Amino acid sequence: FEPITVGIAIGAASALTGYLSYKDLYCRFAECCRSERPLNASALKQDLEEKLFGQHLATEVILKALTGFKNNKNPKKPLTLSLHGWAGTGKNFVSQIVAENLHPKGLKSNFVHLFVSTLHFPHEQHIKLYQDQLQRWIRGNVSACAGSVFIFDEMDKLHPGVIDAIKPFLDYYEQIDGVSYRKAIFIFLSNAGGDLITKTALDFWRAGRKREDIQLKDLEAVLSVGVFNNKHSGLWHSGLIDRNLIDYFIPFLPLEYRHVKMCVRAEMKARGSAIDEDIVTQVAEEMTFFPKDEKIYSDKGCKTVQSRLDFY
Ligand SMILES: Nc1ncnc2c1ncn2[C@@H]1O[C@H](COP(=O)(O)OP(=O)(O)OP(=O)(O)O)[C@@H](O)[C@H]1O
Repeated sequence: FEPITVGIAIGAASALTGYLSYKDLYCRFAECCRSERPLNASALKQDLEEKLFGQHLATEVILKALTGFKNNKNPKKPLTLSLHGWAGTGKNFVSQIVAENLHPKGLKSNFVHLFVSTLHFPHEQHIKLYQDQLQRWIRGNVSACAGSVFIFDEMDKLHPGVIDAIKPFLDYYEQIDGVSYRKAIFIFLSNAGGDLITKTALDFWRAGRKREDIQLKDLEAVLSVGVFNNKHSGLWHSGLIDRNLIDYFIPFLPLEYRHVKMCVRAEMKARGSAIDEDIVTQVAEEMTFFPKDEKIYSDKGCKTVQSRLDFY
């Protein structure tokens, strides 16, 4: 090698390392988007397995969906997940885990956006305004960070007109007005289909079969009748389903007494207190369970565990 070439190579390398370390340093203090950063699939798996109780199907599908999407350098459309299930079964909780694994600041990240239908889009007469605002918001944020995450809670209460406003972004377009939405992630949460998921879980229980033996295919047919063909479920009206814009339907099973106990223990641990099994039992027993005769599933899932624990 001649000295000049080597010199240029070293110069280029140091300039590059200088740039990289400057960027690293910058990102240590300010939040950087880093859409290209690979997903740490084992960290996500560990988070889901350790923190999310009683949801073997959701754990499996979410892991598969996210690793597949993030490993794909050239996705043809944004990833759209639709989470269904009874109240307090972990839909918001899982969205938070997913958000944290994509952007370390989780729900506090500038690249993660949570919308709650009854809070952000409450008035039917303002639909036009919501549509414009939402489209501008999504466009602005995806332009700033291709890997932005948008979470829509209470999807079953969202006016179909508002869903219509996001529909173009979920489709297979390469670009819309110069912006590509293909690396973004949309997560929809709803209670639609919760009763049918519960019914399937109950049928398994009554037949003496294990909850963990419930497979996705056992629920797909049920969900397709209950959610896809149910004209009151919001999702149907929106045409999101007929146009195949939802990549994964993710069922959340109703939580049992033992899962509620696990939630109490997790909450005690999070508060830094020692785990007192007497209190765990007392809190779990204060919850109400259904159906009336068998009393298997908590009607609020783990939702009120935190506030109940405050009494002890
Ligand atoms: N499966 C679960 N595993 C561990 N913790 C859970 C689970 N489900 C619920 N929790 C706990 O209960 C809290 C409330 O649950 P979450 O908000 O996720 O319910 P949800 O399914 O979104 O309910 P809703 O449909 O009413 O919005 C969570 O913050 C979490 O602490």
